[in-house]
Amino acid sequence: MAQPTHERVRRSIAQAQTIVIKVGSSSLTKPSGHLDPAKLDALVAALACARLQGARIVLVSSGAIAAGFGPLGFERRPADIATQQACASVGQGLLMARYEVSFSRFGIRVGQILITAEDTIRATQYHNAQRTLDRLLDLGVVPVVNENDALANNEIRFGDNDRLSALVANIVRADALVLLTDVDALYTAPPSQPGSKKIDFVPDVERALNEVKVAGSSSGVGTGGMVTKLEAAHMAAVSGIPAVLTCAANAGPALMGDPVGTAFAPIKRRGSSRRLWIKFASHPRGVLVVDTGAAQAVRAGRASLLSAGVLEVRGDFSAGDPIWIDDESGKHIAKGLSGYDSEEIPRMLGRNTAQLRRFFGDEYAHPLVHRDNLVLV
Ligand SMILES: Nc1ncnc2c1ncn2[C@@H]1O[C@H](COP(=O)(O)OP(=O)(O)O)[C@@H](O)[C@H]1O
Ligand SMILES: N[C@@H](CCC(=O)OP(=O)(O)O)C(=O)O
Repeated sequence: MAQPTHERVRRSIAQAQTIVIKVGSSSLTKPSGHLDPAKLDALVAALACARLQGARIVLVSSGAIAAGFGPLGFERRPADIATQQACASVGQGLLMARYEVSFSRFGIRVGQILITAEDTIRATQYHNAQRTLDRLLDLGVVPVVNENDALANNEIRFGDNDRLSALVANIVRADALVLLTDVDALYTAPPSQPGSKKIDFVPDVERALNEVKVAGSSSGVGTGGMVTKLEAAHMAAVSGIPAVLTCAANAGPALMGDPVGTAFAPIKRRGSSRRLWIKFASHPRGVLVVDTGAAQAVRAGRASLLSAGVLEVRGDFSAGDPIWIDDESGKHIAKGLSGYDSEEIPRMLGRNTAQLRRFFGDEYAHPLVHRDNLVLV
């Protein structure tokens, strides 16, 4: 794919039909842990303008924890998971109530979608999420998406919404991803560092990942900082989706394709979001160590991992969990979703498919990791 110019990327954002907009906690809340209605209303006005001009808008909104800790009497964002989840449960309701009122000023309905990382990988949940989002968009509704913080399993939760927004962009086959935060653009280093320079256009986000110095959040209410935003822009780029990163106050100009913030060019054609999740967002729970032949087959691409080529299993995981595939020297070759529970695997090792069927039955005659659930790293 020829690399698009800065101008072309801005134009494709201006012409986007389906747009996913992600807004961070600091752009919606006060440091005291309460919603900031003025900020929220200003954002909604910009989104409503695009919606009323015919765009299909999905809003991925953080802020549940940051809007919930103040009303619950905490002075700062709590650090422990259970209290964060309680804050999210309170804050999410307050957030939606405000979005409902704010969008209704423009006659626009909102619908809440709370999603977990698992919903983006399990086929039935993925299709359910896709069908509901598509239908909401057909009905002119603005879906407001957040991670299901109150119930999310800590082992595999996103934590930030940046990477989730890139997966949602994939699910709704978006034409553009807009990441709104508390800084006006990506800088060559954290803006607090003297000498850091603003970047207007990133033609190749994979190169930028190596060259730009990024840090985590410093706002006290946000989570991922610039690290997860660059990952989201990367995920969008490899899905063929252009992205723009800027501050929430620039939402309107960004949607119109004005040269605000930082634009990221797409670098590939669209891929599957399950594979995207495995590659970028999953946290492996174990390891399968493979022999030289299996390592070669996996590295060559499009091969499933068969038990015949696996030497050892490490860790405690269930079928469907993400795992590393390592070569004998301990180097990670790929990430994948295991087809079996870790405790079932030792007796399968080194056996070919015919042996597995004969000794253990048809349900064991499958790859340990199917090629559709495997990505090279
Ligand atoms: N290279 C960089 N360029 C711009 N911002 C950066 C960079 N590295 C770190 N940051 C920080 O990332 C912060 C935004 O992330 P975060 O606080 O998680 O926002 P949000 O809540 O909107 O997701 C900025 O306030 C900034 O201080
Ligand atoms: N789902 C969480 C997101 C947490 C968070 O801080 O995200 P972000 O502000 O996007 O870095 C919430 O709504 O509080």
